[in-house]
Amino acid sequence: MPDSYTVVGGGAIGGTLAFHLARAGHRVLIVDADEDHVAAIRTHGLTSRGPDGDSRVTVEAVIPDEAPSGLGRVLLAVKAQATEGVLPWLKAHLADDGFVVSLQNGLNEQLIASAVGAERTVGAFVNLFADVVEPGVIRDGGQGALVVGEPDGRITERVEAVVADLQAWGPAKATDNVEGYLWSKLGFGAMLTTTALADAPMADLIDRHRPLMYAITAEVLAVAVSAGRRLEPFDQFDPSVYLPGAAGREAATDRLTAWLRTQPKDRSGIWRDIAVRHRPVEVFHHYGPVVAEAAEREIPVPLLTAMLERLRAVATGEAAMTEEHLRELEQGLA
Ligand SMILES: NC(=O)C1=CN([C@@H]2O[C@H](COP(=O)(O)OP(=O)(O)OC[C@H]3O[C@@H](n4cnc5c(N)ncnc54)[C@H](OP(=O)(O)O)[C@@H]3O)[C@@H](O)[C@H]2O)C=CC1
Ligand SMILES: CC(C)(CO)C(=O)C(=O)O
Repeated sequence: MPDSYTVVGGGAIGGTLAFHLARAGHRVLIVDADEDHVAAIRTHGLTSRGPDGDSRVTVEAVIPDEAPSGLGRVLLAVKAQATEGVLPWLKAHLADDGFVVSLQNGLNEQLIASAVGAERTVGAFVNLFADVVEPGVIRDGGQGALVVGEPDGRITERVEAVVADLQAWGPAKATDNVEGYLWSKLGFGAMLTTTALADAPMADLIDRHRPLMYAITAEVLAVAVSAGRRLEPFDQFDPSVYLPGAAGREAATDRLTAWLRTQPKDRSGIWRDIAVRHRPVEVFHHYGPVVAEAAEREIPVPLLTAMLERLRAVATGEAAMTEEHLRELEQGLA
């Protein structure tokens, strides 16, 4: 009998995974705060829009107030700024032997564990390029890295079971180092976040501002390795070459931007939240813990801090979205 899943946050990532799990025969319940999205899924099914057209599956969908309790396997895919708000709901609805898999950017696992317990918290790293394009419709992000692991590194039966089920989507795998993936994504994500200061494709901006991208990524990764974390490569991002003083960045960045150009979306989710969806961006929740750890360890992160300040101004409309930000940040390079 296929396992049942509850997907909390059935947007780009949650919706993509819900679609594939449901299509493979799993019973899937989507719990989403967006009433229009829930209504569209109930009426028309959940639609995945790919290069070959639309495919639909029937999936149950409810808003949080309508959800049953006693939930077993929960895939959590809300934006990082919504994690804290969803925790009381999760605590009230999760079964004693249930667990939550965080399919989010940033470092959410500790926060989740503080509410539901470490024994009911599983980590994951996801690097797909999906989008909600209209209520009930997810633009398929194609293949990318998707890795699941216990925060303490054990490869448990539940991790193996979730990975096996997520292979209905694509090449999901288990890891003993989910933290290493999440910190690598914070390094790569620092480049992507910087590109959200301007309205141009991520790959073009990375190519045009390589020294800035290298410097910001190196700041983040310096914090990661200072605590002895083992960084993991994924897709075409090799964190080892972006560490301070490392060699090989140019060739690695050629590969990275070439790969980015193959992706279905050319701008980041952060750019989209600001420019298209006009809603808060989650990056301050991603990099708050990085900046705090940098301060604790006395590791300078001036470019990361300056970039985030500019992004806050762009996100609130106090500053324009323009490539000028990247040029001005470059003036701060040694
Ligand atoms: N999109 C992508 O390609 C990638 C995303 N990620 C990460 O995946 C995570 C999810 O992002 P993404 O799928 O893009 O986000 P989306 O905004 O597309 O989907 C999140 C959904 O969660 C809903 N939501 C918010 N609060 C709650 C709540 N309390 N209970 C239930 N549902 C809620 C949102 O509704 P509402 O809009 O009303 O708030 C929204 O429909 C993020 O951490 C992101 O960084 C990682 C890699 C790639
Ligand atoms: C760019 C992308 C899809 C990479 O995973 C991402 O994380 C985002 O949209 O915020």
